[in-house]
Amino acid sequence: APDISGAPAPGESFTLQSHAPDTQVLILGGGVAGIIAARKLAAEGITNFLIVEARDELGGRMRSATFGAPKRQLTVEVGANWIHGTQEHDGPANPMFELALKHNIKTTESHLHTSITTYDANGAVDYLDLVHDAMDAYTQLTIVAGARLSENLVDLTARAGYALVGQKPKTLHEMASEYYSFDYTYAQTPEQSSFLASAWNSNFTYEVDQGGFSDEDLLSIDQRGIKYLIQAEAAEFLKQSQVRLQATVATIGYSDSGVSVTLTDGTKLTAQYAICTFSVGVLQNDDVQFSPPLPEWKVEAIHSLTMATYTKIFIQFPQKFWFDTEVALYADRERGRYPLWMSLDLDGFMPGSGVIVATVTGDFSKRIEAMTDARVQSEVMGVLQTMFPRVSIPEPTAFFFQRWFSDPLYRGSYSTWPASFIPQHLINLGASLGNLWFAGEATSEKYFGYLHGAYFEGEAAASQIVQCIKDQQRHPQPPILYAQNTYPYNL
Ligand SMILES: Cc1cc2nc3c(=O)[nH]c(=O)nc-3n(C[C@H](O)[C@H](O)[C@H](O)COP(=O)(O)OP(=O)(O)OC[C@H]3O[C@@H](n4cnc5c(N)ncnc54)[C@H](O)[C@@H]3O)c2cc1C
Repeated sequence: APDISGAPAPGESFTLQSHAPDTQVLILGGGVAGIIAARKLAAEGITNFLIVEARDELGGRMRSATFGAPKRQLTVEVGANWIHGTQEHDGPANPMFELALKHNIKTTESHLHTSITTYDANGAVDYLDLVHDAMDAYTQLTIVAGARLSENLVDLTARAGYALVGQKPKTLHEMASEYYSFDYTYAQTPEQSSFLASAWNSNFTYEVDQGGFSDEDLLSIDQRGIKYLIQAEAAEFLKQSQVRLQATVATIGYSDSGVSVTLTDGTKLTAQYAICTFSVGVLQNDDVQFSPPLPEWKVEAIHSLTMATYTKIFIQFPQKFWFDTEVALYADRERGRYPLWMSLDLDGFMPGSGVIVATVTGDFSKRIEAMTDARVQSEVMGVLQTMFPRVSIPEPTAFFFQRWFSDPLYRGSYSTWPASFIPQHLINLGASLGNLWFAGEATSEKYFGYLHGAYFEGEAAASQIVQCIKDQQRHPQPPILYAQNTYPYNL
């Protein structure tokens, strides 16, 4: 039996003892990465694993809620809702698309970039030409970024990238249009985001000639919730004894011979290997204590990435009084103030639901999470009244938004790269510490932020552990102890 420690007290160094571990592999977190890691282990005949999940169900950031007034309730997605990129002909398929087909998830084609109405402080006003210009500018951004990548030029902020392609939004309409083509995806401003990574992230998902799946977006309208897709997949191979729900990890001890975990109720679990799939936001906030403390290269990597927040505000009215397109863009005087409105009360979506969804992102999300629901509702109603000056807007019959940033199990919605996050950081973010692996959407180079990123990373971490178990030796890529610039600054 391998040497495995008992769980160390916080801050204490990890001591090894000689007794058999409780489990061969502990999978920390039951989101997409954790479930797909478990599926890979099971497929390779390794069944002595345990998924440890704090919530009372599997799915993680695939999360639905029952929303609406009594008798008008429906299932809405407070987390992931779209499958971004599906499959073109017999090209590579997005694995989440394949799971959606396999488990008969009800989806509808989403035309976010073509079905738009535009508004500003004077109500409806047509600046669709600027919206299209902003989309073209984003395409230019990705082309120039691709050229920079092949020439090995340094990363910049996406703001600098926009300047290089001659795009400098100045008017409120131009800024709202830019928000739509950039912040709405990355949940951060161009100033806060990497030029290069923002470009390749989108290309690897959508651009078929870059190995992407397709430019199609599917929106789940399944009343079992989009999470059904991953829960049904789990039900095919997972035994009850392989999952522990409502179990919150407090400490993780690691060494070259094993991993030990304590739960908040004091339970100790030991394993030969473990995969930590907690969000990078959780790791940044010290919601879990590591023993020994994380080495500097790991701390640097974790804190160099951004956990961005994307917030959907659900509002239900007695009946629809708004636009007939899929989304509306609102140009406030303050960039990012309730800019995006999505209608669910639409043919092929959830007709008759009376539901409209406002989206805010980044720092604005953090701002509203610190406010009361009543205060946010009052601001949202104010914006709606500005958009529809001639409508006597009734009181909402339901109002809800999920506070992802304040939630100690997530601390945000998904990761995005700032310009100072360099490739060495990514290697270090995913690098294992002794027998403890790290996986999740954030460790994905090509698909960070996406469901399919979490899928591929969970599968890859489990594959590496399978190799270790079968070969009785370690294979993972070692960390880079000191991340360096390509060329030193010449100060
Ligand atoms: C609002 C929002 C909208 C999104 N929209 C989309 C979209 O439309 N399309 C798309 O592709 N992606 C979208 N995403 C991103 C997508 O949801 C994620 O990339 C993906 O679900 C991440 O999976 P994961 O397994 O890496 O992490 P998670 O799903 O976060 O899994 C980690 C698990 O660990 C658990 N956990 C955390 N801390 C502890 C602890 N201490 N002890 C025990 N368990 C713990 C959590 O409860 C969670 O279940 C969205 C995310 C959000 C929040």
